[in-house]
Formats: sequence, structure tokens, C-alpha cells
Amino acid sequence: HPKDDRNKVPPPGPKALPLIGNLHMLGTQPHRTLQALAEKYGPIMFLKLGQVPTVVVSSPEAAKLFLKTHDLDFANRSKFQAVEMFFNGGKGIGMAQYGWYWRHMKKLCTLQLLSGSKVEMYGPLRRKELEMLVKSLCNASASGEVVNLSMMLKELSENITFKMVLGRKHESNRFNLKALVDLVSLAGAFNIADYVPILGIFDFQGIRKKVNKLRKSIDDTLEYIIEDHQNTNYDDDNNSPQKKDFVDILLSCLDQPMDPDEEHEHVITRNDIKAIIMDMIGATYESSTSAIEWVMSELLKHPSVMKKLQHEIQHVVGGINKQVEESEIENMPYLDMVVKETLRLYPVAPLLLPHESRNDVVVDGYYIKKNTRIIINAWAIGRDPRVWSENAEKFYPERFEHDNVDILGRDFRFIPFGSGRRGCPGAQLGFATIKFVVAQLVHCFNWELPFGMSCDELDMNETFGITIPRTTHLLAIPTFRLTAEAASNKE
Ligand code: HEM
Repeated sequence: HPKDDRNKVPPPGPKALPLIGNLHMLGTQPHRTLQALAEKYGPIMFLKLGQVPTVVVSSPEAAKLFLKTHDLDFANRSKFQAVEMFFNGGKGIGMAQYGWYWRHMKKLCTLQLLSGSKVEMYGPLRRKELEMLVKSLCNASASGEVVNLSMMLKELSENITFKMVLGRKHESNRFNLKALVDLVSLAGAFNIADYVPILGIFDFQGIRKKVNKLRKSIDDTLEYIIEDHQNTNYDDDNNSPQKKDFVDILLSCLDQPMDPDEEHEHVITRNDIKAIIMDMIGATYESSTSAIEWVMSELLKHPSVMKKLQHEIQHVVGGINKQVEESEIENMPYLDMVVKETLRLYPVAPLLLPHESRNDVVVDGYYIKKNTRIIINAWAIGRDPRVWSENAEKFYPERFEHDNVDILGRDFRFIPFGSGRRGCPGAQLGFATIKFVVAQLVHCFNWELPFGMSCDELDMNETFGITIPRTTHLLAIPTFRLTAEAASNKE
């Protein structure tokens, strides 16, 4: 009825062009462009990205409406060509449609892989990998070398990810891990086919071709990983939980009913397990590296914060005779503030992962149709002066001193891990990893910028993708500051 249609007011937004809609407005830094557009059109704004109706959310109040009040209505994910082609139609968690399959898989991973006790269980592994990084930094310190911290952190993250998920070192040439990592980045690439399907037929960017090429090689890799695990006999000594990696735990669910009490008697298949392995590698791989890189960048720019942090850590650890133990981290409130402040300014996934409406919904008086893409601009919320005061752009960890916001998205001013049903199940693991690595790097070394660079000269530009890593690598000079015996972590 026409009268009804008049009442269905969509959120305000800029005028859209035929075919491409507002795509041309996004530029190379969509998180920044969308922030500027929201200043003009408001915190709930409508855009047409190609053919895709999209609502962009840019304030804590609005985020709460979408991720809490109407969470269930917006709990779907948008479909992306590369993901559809690859992850067996989205049978992992991150890109799966809302429903019983996603619910059970998420529950399984949360309980079996990512619970607090499992995060603790992988502590020794993180510690061992980190020790190796400290050793090579010690060598660099002895010869006064400039290190490429970005590359070293990437390697650390690769080692932790592959050890934790696959239980193996990534050097093994039987794993085509490069293909796995390439695929994850293709899944996140801007693919015109996702926005203007009619142009997708031509595959101008060659994404479909690349995904097809990677498909077989990755399937072989995943098959190899699974077989390798199935053929490993754990003798009694080795059968301790510490020896079990993610894949072992997942394989113990193979061919088991997902939930025998439910009406959907889905039995967990090999394909399900492959998709979850891909999800876990994808989610772990880049997220913590990017966050640690930003923490270290801000600390290099703010030597007084670095000193204050060293002081706290030294106090908790009890001097400079030993390295940090992960169990000591919980007694370091300033470290907590430093990492939160970094995630506020550089949320790893600046626009979270796109949600999608499951029904027609009215939010704050605006009519939002079923299958509308929802983008939450966590980056803009973290930098809004109305929320964080006039110094919102400044790195100032003390702002959290009397403001103990939690990381799990209960406070919509701070949502680096999302919130609600589709929130990040790896938040505790991610947060713990970042804090431990930063604490160790800052406790073991003094850090300086190279080539006589002043703090103000450090390039702080970001490159937009699913994540926002630094555009340029972070170079720095470490100087070992602990006693000689602490170098090998002996007390
Ligand atoms: C610093 C580390 C991390 C950050 C900042 C981060 C951030 C995020 C964000 C923003 C989302 C999307 C939330 C939304 O759309 O509302 C997400 C989803 C997800 N994350 Fe993380 N994450 C991190 C680490 C991890 C780790 C270590 C894992 C697992 C090993 C993980 C697994 C997932 C999964 C499976 C989802 C999809 C959840 C769903 O769709 O239901 N994340 N993460």
C-alpha cells in the first residue's frame, strides 16, 4: 500500500548513482570516508554499495541498537563470492549464516578450543615461541642492529598460530601454507562481483580464477593435515592435554552428532573440520600481529608511557633477573590500559565483519529491509570526541584509569571484538596473546627509533583491508635490559 511505503523511511544517506551506487565515494580508506559521511548524515546512514543496500552504524548508541536490542535481526553475515566458492559455502563460523549449524559450531569452538582454560593450556606454547623471539632480539641487541619488528612479529604470529592450530611448525614443506594465507586474504579482498554481480561475470580482478587455482592445493594441504593427525599415535606420556592441538580436538568430534538432543542430527564431517581450521588460522593469523605492531608503535612515540609500563612490569615480576610469566599479566593494570587504548585507536577489524539483516526491521524509526548489509564503524566510534572527549585522537592510556571498560563488547564505546551473538569467540585468546608479547618485549628491552628519527617522524599510516596494519614496517633498535642469566629465562 503506497501509504505504508511512505511510512517506511530509510536512514538518511548520500545520493546513489546508477549501477555503482555510492561505491565511488569510499576511496582507499573506507573507515575514514564513512566516518566523515556519518558526520553529515548521522550515526545510522544508508548507502548503496553497488547493488548492495548498506547501513553504516557510527555511534555507541546506534551500535547498541544493532548488536544488542535487535541483535537477532542482524545476526546474519553477507555472502561473498570467494567465501562461497571456498569455505564449502560458509560452513565455518565467521561467514556462516545465522542458524543451528553456526550456533553449534560456535559453541563447539568456544568450549573446546577457546575457553579460558584452553587459553591457559596453550600458555607454554606461546611462551616457548616468544622465548625464541627474545633470543634473536638479544642477538640483535648485542650487535646494535636495527630490527624489522613487523616481520619478526609476523613470524612469531605464524609460529604461534600454526603450532596452536596445527601443532606443527610452519616450515614443514608438506603444508602449502602460503596458499592458505593467500586464500584468507582473497576472501577479504574487495571483489567487484560482490557489489555489482552483473560485472562479476567478467571477473576483471581475476579473483574467481585465483580462488579456483588455490582450491585444490588447499584441500590437499588440509587433507594432509588431517591424515597426519589421524596417524599420530599419542603414547600415554604424550597424551597430556598440552600435546593436543586444535586439530586433534576437532578430530575427536569427527563423525559425532553435533548435538544428539537437537532435531538437526548433523554429524560433523571432514569438510566441517576443514572449514573450521581455515577459520581459526584466518582469525588468529593477522589479528594479534597488527595489534602488537600498533602497541609498539605508540610506545615508541610515547617514551614516557613505555617507561611507566616497564616500571609496572618490573615491579610485578620482581626485578630484572627474569622474564615475564604469563600468570603475572593479570597484575598489570597499566598494561591492560595500554593495550585497550591501542585497540580503541586501531581496532584490528575497523568495520568488524559485515552483518546482514534477517528480516525487515524498524530501528530508531528507520526502516531497514531484509538482506541489508550492516557495517559497524568501530574505528569511528573509538575516535569520536563526543564519546572520548576532545583528546580522542591522542594516545592516552590513563583515560581507562577510572573507566574499566570490558573487552567483550558490553560497553558499546569500545567494540574491537564486536559484540553480541556474532562477537569474537577468540577475544580472550587474542587479548592474552597481545598483552603477553608486549609485556615481554617491553620488559626485556629498551626500544629506540632508528636512524636518529624523532618520535614525531614515525609514520603512523594504516592500510585498509579486513584489518588495518601499518603501511610501513616498524623498524626499531632493541637494547637488552635484563641481567645475563635472564636472557635464557633461567631464574
Ligand atoms: C586481537 C585479536 C582479535 C581481534 C581484534 C578479533 C576481532 C574480531 C571481530 C571484530 C570479529 C567480528 C565481530 C562482529 O562481526 O560483530 C571477530 C569474529 C570472529 N573471531 Fe576474532 N578477533 C581476534 C582474535 C581471534 C582469535 C584468536 C580467534 C580464534 C582462534 C578468533 C575467532 C573469531 C571467529 C570464529 C569470529 C566469527 C564469529 C561469528 O561470526 O560468530 N578471533 N573477531
